[in-house]
Amino acid sequence: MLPQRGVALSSSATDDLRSEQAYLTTLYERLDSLREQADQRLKAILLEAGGTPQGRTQREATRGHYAEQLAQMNAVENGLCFGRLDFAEGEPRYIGRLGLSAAEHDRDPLLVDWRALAARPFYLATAVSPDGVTRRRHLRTRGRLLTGIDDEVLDLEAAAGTGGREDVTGEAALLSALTASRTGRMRDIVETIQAEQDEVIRAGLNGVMVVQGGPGTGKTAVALHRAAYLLYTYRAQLTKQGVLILGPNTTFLRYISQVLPSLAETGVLLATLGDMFPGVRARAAESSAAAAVKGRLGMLDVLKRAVDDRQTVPGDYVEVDHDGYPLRIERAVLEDARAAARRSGRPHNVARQIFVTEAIHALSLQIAERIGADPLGGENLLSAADLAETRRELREDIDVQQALFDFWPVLTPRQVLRDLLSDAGRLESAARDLPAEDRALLLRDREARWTPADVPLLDELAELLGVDETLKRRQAALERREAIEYAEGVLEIVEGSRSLDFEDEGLEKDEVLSAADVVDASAFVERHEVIDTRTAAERAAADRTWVFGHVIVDEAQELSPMAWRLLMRRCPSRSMTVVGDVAQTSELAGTTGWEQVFEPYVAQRWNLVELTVNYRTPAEVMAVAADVLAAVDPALQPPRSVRSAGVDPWSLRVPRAALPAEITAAVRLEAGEVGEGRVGVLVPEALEAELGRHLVESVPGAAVGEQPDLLNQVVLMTVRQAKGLEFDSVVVVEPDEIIAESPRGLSDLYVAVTRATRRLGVLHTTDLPKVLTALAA
Ligand SMILES: Nc1ncnc2c1ncn2[C@@H]1O[C@H](COP(=O)(O)OP(=O)(O)OP(=O)(O)O)[C@@H](O)[C@H]1O
Repeated sequence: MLPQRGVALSSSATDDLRSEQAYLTTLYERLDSLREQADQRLKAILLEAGGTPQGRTQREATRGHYAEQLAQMNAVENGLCFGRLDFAEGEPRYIGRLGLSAAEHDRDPLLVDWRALAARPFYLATAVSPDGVTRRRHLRTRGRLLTGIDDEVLDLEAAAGTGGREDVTGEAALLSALTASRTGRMRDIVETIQAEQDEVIRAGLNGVMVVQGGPGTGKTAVALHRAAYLLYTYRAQLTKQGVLILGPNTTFLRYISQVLPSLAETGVLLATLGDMFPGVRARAAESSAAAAVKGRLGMLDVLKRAVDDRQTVPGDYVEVDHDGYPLRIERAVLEDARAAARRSGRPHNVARQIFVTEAIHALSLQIAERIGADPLGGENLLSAADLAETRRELREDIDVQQALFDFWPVLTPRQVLRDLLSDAGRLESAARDLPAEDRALLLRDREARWTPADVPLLDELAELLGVDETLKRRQAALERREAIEYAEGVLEIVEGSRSLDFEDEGLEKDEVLSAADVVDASAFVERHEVIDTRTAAERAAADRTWVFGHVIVDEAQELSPMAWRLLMRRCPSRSMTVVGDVAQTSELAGTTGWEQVFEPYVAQRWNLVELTVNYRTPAEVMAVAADVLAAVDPALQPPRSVRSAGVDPWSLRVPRAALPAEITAAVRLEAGEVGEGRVGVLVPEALEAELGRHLVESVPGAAVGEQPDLLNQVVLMTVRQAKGLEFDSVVVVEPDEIIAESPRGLSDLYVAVTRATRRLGVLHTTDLPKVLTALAA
């Protein structure tokens, strides 16, 4: 039996706790029973086998459905239900991470999914505009146990008396979430989403929405919750097309990767720019200056020329052996063929067909001239059929094929880019319009590994090169022929072993139908074709031309114009959520204004929303950050901190030789102060290796390196790596050097000091930079 809903407002706290616990228990019982059902169905499906291809596809879809349901139910085990709304009229409403009903099509749910419209007042109702809500209750739980209740009475008079803040909802629950120790993994915020964040999360699917907000305003959190909301609301469309979430680096992706499953979502591809060209994992580092050159739109011409430069002609002619005679392929013939192919405007590998056809045509006329010329000066003696035969022979001649291939080869993006960037001569030609110093920045070793900034170039080249469909079809036909040959082999083996079996059993072979009687090899292949069981996200990851239903970009200020071109190709519908902060841009290729990013793609048709409250960084730390921001750009306003920590940031000047030891001492002190929490040491890139080595030796378990494990209590990293992350305590080392290291060094320092959720310290060996002098006071 369900416990009675709607506890009277006047009932005692203990009664409330008891009655809410009973309700929670019922919810968990319902969850268990649904989980059991899904588990049984899944097991039954896994036991089924065989059937038609359609039947198997259907079965696969059902299996996927139950598996996803189970994953979702498992993900909400903790914090299944976290809130309740009481209304002036009608039944109270419980809000949770998942929707639950007592029976399948029950219209009156036991638990309302936080993403449903009915849950919205939980995030929006205030004493000033209560929307019928009389009370918002936050339920605090540990596992299945209720540990506490926070009530907000939405009554103007009552609110005036409590001294609560009117700009936040669920203040007690919010403050408890914000002051909790960090764990190295981001947590969801479904219990305490604030009104300005809710507007962004629930905005419609269409169009480009840019969410600009200072550090700690919840941009990442909002972006992830928006993904969950969109998948819930536009389920059919988005699970088919997938949602892409692009983040700045893999450490960051690991940091946010747990948030979505706990929001009970699949069908989302989390990727960095370096993952966006299938088959390439571009992770190598390069200078910000080199990445900036690659990120500019000027590279479009460079790449186009690099492809054009591969379409060559000989100095005068080349000679090949054809049919026992020397055949001259003249420069003029190839120039004409090249001009015709280029005129077609098709991508290089596609236009190659035109080049080959034109060249073969000209060569066949040349041969006709030689062997069909009428000695009496009349018309050429070769018929049209003879000419066609000559063309066929030319086409099939390996030497002719090779010569034409040399002048117009089939190319891959990787080949063109690798050749271009590792060959000064090719660069000199293709990048002749770039300044010599930019060309010098591009030139690198042939064996160099791919960098993230290479990826948009590879993608652009894939567009310029295209795929020759006839080659692709030929490849597919070849694969199918191989499969049929294999199937014939299988059927032959079945047939062979059958005769042996029958001989053993004394039966006539013709009396019993064999596999080969009922199915031929091609039908066999069809039946056994592999069914694609991958999710949209998995298929999208493997397909460069995949078009996403929605694209979410985090730390979007860092993307270059070339990277935006890639993303826009993946999202022709321009259904995008872009979150970032132009004051935090550290990449030279990045942007400091959103207009310049979107104007070329959607003109004025993009929406700017600003988040203004900083949930991460306490007021004391933000006061320091405000000075840095003013130096970045006096016109920029820092976000308002929602709380203060009661601890002032500190700074300490130490001798250079003592710096590693002082870092260790500071880390020990800070680790003691934050208890369970995390300590982040942010250092200049030039010192990372040295200081990292020392820290690992002196503080066991400290994480350093290219992809440090954020679950460790102490992590040392560069500011670039710390983008989007946060730590209970942050120690910034050598701020002067951080500023000097990059042309956007002040923005880097702003990022560094705003990573702290509780405490900030600065260690320096020279005078504090002017922007931090307030610290010394
Ligand atoms: N409504 C909320 N309830 C609870 N916690 C919140 C809320 N909004 C934000 N936070 C917390 O504030 C912190 C900062 O959020 P987030 O990392 O999303 O900010 P950001 O704007 O992306 O910051 P940055 O630009 O510095 O990367 C996170 O710990 C997040 O969980």
